[in-house]
Amino acid sequence: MEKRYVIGIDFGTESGRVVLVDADNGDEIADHETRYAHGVMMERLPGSGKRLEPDWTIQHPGDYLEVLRHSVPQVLRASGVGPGQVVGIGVDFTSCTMLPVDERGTPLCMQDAYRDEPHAYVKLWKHHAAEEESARIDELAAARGETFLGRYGGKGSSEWMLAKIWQTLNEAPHIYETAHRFMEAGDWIVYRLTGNPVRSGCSAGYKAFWHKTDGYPSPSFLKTLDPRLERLAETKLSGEVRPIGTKAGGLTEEAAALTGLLPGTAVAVAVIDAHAGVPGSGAVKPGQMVMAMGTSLCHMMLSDKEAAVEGVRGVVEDGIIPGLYGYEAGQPAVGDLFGWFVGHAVPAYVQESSDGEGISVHVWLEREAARQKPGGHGLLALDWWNGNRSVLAETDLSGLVVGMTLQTKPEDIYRALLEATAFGTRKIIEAFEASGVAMHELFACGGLPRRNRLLMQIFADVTGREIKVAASSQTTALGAAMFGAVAAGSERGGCADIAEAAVRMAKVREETFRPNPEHKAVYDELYREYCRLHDLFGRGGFRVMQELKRIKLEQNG
Ligand SMILES: Nc1ncnc2c1ncn2[C@@H]1O[C@H](COP(=O)(O)OP(=O)(O)O)[C@@H](O)[C@H]1O
Ligand SMILES: O=C(CO)[C@@H](O)[C@@H](O)COP(=O)(O)O
Repeated sequence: MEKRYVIGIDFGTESGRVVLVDADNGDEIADHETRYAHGVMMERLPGSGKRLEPDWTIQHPGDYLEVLRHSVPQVLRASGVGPGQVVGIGVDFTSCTMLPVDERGTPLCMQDAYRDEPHAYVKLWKHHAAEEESARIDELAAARGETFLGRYGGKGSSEWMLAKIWQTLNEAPHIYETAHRFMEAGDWIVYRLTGNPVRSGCSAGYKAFWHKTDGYPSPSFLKTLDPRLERLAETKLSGEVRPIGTKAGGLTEEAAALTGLLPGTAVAVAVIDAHAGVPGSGAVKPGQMVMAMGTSLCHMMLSDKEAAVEGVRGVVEDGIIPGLYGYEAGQPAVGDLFGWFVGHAVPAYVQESSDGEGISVHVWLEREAARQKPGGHGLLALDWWNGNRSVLAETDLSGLVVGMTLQTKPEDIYRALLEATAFGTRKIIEAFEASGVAMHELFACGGLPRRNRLLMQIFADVTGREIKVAASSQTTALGAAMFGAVAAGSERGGCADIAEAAVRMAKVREETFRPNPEHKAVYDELYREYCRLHDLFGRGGFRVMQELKRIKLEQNG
């Protein structure tokens, strides 16, 4: 039989990556990346240059279509694989990354009348300007004893669908009215590919308070929140919510022409990027946790039981792997935090030295920091440069480094930042264990495990766990491709289910990161201090970070 292939399309924060995978064994035959031309916009609208308010983060949906237009044909060309050999396509996307569209699915920001309207654009997952709306949703849900809140550690997020939609309604009611639907960008891509406005049970479950038997929050809750929202679920959130691991439809003629694939090719229901990394790493059993380590860090935990875990960002039955409860927790700045330090806080001599050696500043700092012993720099940091997602769930928290002196060097701070992210992860693992959700096996995937060995060793030392690293450098795209194989089905050369796909297609590297007991002992001491700082600044005793933000907003008003 002719060989069969599947395609995974991974829409990350800065770029989209397409990988062409052998459906028999998961070998990655070709990949291609298209960077988003408009990138991540935090200050101005494209075109007019209109200023965005603080905490805004938007994208242009046209950039996503460019990924389909360039990267899909490119992997076919590079591999020599014929379009008829591609049996399935899977899409993963950052989430909640959402946009308003009209009745034909055209984004409002791509229409002349709305090009100058910030609310017509894609609100990226890290758009944090709906904080007030989010706080009010939490307050009302708690006051009414809404059961949905319990599945999200008692707190929603300004990153999520309802807060973002309500912000649109409050600040731009005409955009809200004009929008036929608000869609997750991953669902919108699947809609573009298949013509079906099918929603993913994964993103609806984790980011829109949707539950497989209860659906979205009730009209009565929404009406009390704001009478204008009463019919939100049946109107602007309409579209069947389907479980991941199912087929959303076949490629339309138009999408086939755009991508160079054949009409009718099976397209899977979209999946959140971090979640795609779970089967992509081979994790499909209870007790396995996968850390998707990139710009942010998402912790996905599989379990056969449902428990209330402090600060967990969601527990969804069938949300990651059908048949299991999938928990998500996370840290919203990890690679972004190291990237911030490299981009904004290193002196010229570091840049010159790394340029002189022909290596990146990250690699230079990692090498220098790796020469130190744990605790050797005398520093301790809180990793909240983009707020805290778990366990405190508060976006107004900010970063902190304690212990700096006139002797402190850039590599000391860099190492302290790496360590802070590892302490944040230990807090999350301990929250799971405190709720009886035990973790037996820890995997890592994403860009960082390949880029920074010191970071991975510190994670092993701080958590005291062995870390297995996914063999693929495109684990999320591979995971998406696996969902594409399941959508195709075994009779077409794909897979019967995601567990079979993981066994057949996922691999981990032979080398693992094991904890060094001496390092672990020092990190236990530092972690004790981290917890003290964490609670002091994060649990309400000392609200200096929130006050600083308030004053900043007033002054920049
Ligand atoms: N050597 C490095 N060490 C630590 N962080 C790095 C290094 N190189 C790049 N980064 C950070 O990694 C992040 C990109 O991670 P990656 O997994 O490739 O992307 P994404 O999260 O968008 O999928 C960026 O935030 C960047 O600052
Ligand atoms: O929030 C989630 C997953 O729930 C991610 O999509 C978001 O953190 C973006 O992740 P990356 O940019 O892939 O690090």
